[in-house]
Amino acid sequence: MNKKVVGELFSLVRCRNPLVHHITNTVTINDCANVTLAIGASPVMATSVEEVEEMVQLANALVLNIGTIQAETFSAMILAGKAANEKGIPVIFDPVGVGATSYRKKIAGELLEKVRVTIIRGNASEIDSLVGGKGKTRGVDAEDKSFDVTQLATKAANLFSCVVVVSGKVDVVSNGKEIVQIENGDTWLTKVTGTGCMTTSLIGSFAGTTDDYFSASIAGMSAMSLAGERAKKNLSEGAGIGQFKVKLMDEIFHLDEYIWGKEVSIVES
Ligand SMILES: Nc1ncnc2c1ncn2[C@@H]1O[C@H](COP(=O)(O)OP(=O)(O)O)[C@@H](O)[C@H]1O
Ligand SMILES: Cc1ncsc1CCOP(=O)(O)O
Ligand SMILES: [Mg+2]
Repeated sequence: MNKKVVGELFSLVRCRNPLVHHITNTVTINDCANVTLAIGASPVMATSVEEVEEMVQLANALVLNIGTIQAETFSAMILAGKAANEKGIPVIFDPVGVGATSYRKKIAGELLEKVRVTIIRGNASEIDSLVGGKGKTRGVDAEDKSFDVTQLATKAANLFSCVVVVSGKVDVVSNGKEIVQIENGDTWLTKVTGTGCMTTSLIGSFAGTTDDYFSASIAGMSAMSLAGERAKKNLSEGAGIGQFKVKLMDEIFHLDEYIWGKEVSIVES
């Protein structure tokens, strides 16, 4: 990892303003659109089978998130994913709650078979489920905290030939050879729904900026964890989770190469 290259992506994303096409869930869709704007990219949420292939032609990255997946939306994901592969733009996959039901497991497997995915971002339970582990989730949240996350990320990266990001107390990014661990974060990030989905949107924003997808993944993942840490530190006394969420968005909006370079805590192995 080249820290300077990753840091420079914070200016580059605002300069290039990539269009990030999302096919995502109905719970966090608005937050994903706003976080994409906050980091300097542009979101478009288009889910209809009639238009997704055309929309991909305008996009610089495609984010696929199965949080509230339905059959029709899944068909749109496959059409959009194939169009993105043909166009050569990155596909970023968020397998929300994949271990929770057999339907989610089935469609996630089918998506990974039919679409060449560039980056996968999930919590440890979700990534474990994708690689065939028991991957227990409670709804959409990680349940078992006892994973060897670096091994898991590398196994998944090799299995799917892509960059894998496993978020958690410590976030891990692996391309199968290199691994980085991001130590920033705050437990309050787990008390706001959508911080995982928004992380995937941030990764999509950076992946639409550069074809160095390992660096893009590190930038997106660390942006959320560092912004969460700063939001918690800078909250006024007595503030709760509502103000934290607003502050989180502000911190992402204000994050730049200088703050990131000074405060990000990354360990390479
Ligand atoms: N125990 C924790 N301590 C600090 N930060 C955490 C913890 N668990 C998750 N996070 C952070 O919360 C954000 C969302 O990650 P996560 O909760 O794993 O995603 P998801 O919402 O998809 O399950 C990330 O920035 C991650 O680093
Ligand atoms: C609660 C919930 N249920 C279906 S999708 C969703 C949002 C999940 O968001 P995240 O994984 O970022 O917490
Ligand atoms: Mg999630």
